[in-house]
Amino acid sequence: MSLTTDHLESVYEQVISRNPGEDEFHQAVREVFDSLHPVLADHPQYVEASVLERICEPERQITFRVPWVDDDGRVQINRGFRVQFNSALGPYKGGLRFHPTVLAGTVKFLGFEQTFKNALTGLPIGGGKGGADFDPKGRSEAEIMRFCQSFMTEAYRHIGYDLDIPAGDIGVGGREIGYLFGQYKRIAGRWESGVITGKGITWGGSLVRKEATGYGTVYFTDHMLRATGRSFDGAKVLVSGSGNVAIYAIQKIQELGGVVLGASDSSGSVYDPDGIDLNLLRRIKEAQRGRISEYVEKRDRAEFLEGRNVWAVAEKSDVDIALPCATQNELDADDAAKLIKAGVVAVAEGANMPTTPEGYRVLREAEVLFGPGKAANAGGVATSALEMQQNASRDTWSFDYTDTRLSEIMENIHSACAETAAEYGREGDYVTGANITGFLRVADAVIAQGVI
Ligand SMILES: NC(=O)C1=CN([C@@H]2O[C@H](COP(=O)(O)OP(=O)(O)OC[C@H]3O[C@@H](n4cnc5c(N)ncnc54)[C@H](O)[C@@H]3O)[C@@H](O)[C@H]2O)C=CC1
Ligand SMILES: O=C(O)CCC(=O)C(=O)O
Repeated sequence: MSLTTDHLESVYEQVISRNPGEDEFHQAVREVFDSLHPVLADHPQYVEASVLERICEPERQITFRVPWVDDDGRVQINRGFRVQFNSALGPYKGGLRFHPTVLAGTVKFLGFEQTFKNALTGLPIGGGKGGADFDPKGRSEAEIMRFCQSFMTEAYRHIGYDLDIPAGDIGVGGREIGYLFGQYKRIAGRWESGVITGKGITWGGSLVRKEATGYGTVYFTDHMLRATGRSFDGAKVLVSGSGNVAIYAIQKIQELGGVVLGASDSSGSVYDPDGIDLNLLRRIKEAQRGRISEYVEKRDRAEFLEGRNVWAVAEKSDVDIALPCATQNELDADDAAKLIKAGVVAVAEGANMPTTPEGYRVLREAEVLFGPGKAANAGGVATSALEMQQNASRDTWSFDYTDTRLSEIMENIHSACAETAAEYGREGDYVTGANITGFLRVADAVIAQGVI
């Protein structure tokens, strides 16, 4: 083994022993390390300055009790988290996830990914992430509000517009951001709009933030397609999920002439050979917070695939493009094989780490274009940073101006990843390009700021 490989493996072993049982965090670190061999071989200063060790250890991890009273008057206790991973490039920035599966390791993997994603945006934001093991499903409005207020009552003391700026993620959308911001304002006793992003448009939010992750993923994918002489026009597309990222990815794909044949939620998937009716899907998922099975009741030829993920649609139809936009590890080797058999040419991750390492290997071997989440879904956090810019200048930008900024940022991320990949002899390998570009930006700032 070379010295570089020895170093990467020994730091990786350290990550595993220091963070036992946190498999998703190990997976996220492994994926970045697998790209770094040539960089460390060329630049021994990163090894000498222990940069790998430093970027794998969060600067601060906060775990706290979230007590609240349910509608039956019973006391409920959840666990809240905020991981302030890396502030080399700016204040910690990243979403909050409310989902029953959230553990310390979940938030840690997301914070690690966020650090490099935020670096790729080229904007001055460090990496952080948070959340709670709270299940919003089946909870009343009043319960959601009480939970958010209790969460913020502790989170309040750890965040700030120059310190750490949360936003949404799974289970945290506009409604929850409203309750969280309201409680922050009440405790602080002042209006500090830059403390959280994803706010409502009339109270400090940015146009396009709601659409940004989905739109950005499609902009990134469109650049990958165009680089190989393809486009969305007429393409058959599968999108997993039916939440914030999925809905606006579908909207943009349809605007670009693509036909979305399937979407999903945690209960199953729908296959609509006539193309997803987005108004209907939004009515069910956004307005009524219903289950995706209701979709097929209103569409003649649509089928509900109970308990199956959306990649099962590839058993019924050709597929050109797949965008996993739901959750981590939702596209494995079998799913990848199914997509390849159906003719897939591009996969881009709207979600964070939705492809398993084996799934990625199968896609790579078949030379499927692959946009990793930290590049492809960076449009959400980038537009959060644009929201912070508007808050700082007490300004509001138009939809078109903000969307143009988003689209330029996604174009820059695409070209930075493509150029870095080519520079390291890996043309078209966006995983290597994203990991190396993000790493170099963070690593140089870490070294410049000394041992802190
Ligand atoms: N909201 C944002 O701005 C950003 C979100 N992301 C990532 O995108 C993904 C989706 O997030 P959002 O759309 O914001 O959340 P959301 O809460 O609006 O929607 C999540 C969707 O995923 C589905 N889902 C969750 N677990 C599932 C499972 N096990 N199987 C099938 N479907 C499942 C849900 O039913 C829902 O449709 C997450 O990985 C998140 O970390 C990434 C960048 C920014
Ligand atoms: O907008 C943000 O600050 C964070 C978005 C997010 O959580 C993500 O990029 O995964």
